Amino acid sequence: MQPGGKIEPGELAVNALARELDEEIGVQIDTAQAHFLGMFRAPAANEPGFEVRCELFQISIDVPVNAAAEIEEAVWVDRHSYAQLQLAPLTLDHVMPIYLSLR
Ligand SMILES: Nc1nc2c([nH]c(=O)n2[C@@H]2O[C@H](COP(=O)(O)OP(=O)(O)OP(=O)(O)O)[C@@H](O)[C@H]2O)c(=O)[nH]1
Repeated sequence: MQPGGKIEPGELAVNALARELDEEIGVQIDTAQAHFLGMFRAPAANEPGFEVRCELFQISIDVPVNAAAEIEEAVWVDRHSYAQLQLAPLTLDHVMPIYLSLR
């Protein structure tokens, strides 16, 4: 699944993105560079019976990613490796098709 998390009351989605990227993978972004891709929903991974609704953004970075906070591991996924991974429904059904169409 993608780094991210719940939007706090009164917070803009793009600011929640910046906060979560910093907390979870130690990456600081310029929110002006985040490209909004749309709103999506899918069955929540690890929470049977619940749905995740997300605002999805695309960013480009050239800095190292370090799993932090409650994140156990961070890996880069590409068009060749994703089929071998166990991916959350949101990633498989929405994020990967967008990613594959961008390249
Ligand atoms: N962040 C994130 N959560 C996802 C993705 N796909 C997916 O099903 N989820 C599910 O969405 C639900 C909420 O995710 P979350 O990141 O807000 O969870 P959390 O409560 O730990 O977030 P927090 O960082 O706001 O405290 C969880 O059931 C999580 O498994 C994804 O790509 N990214």
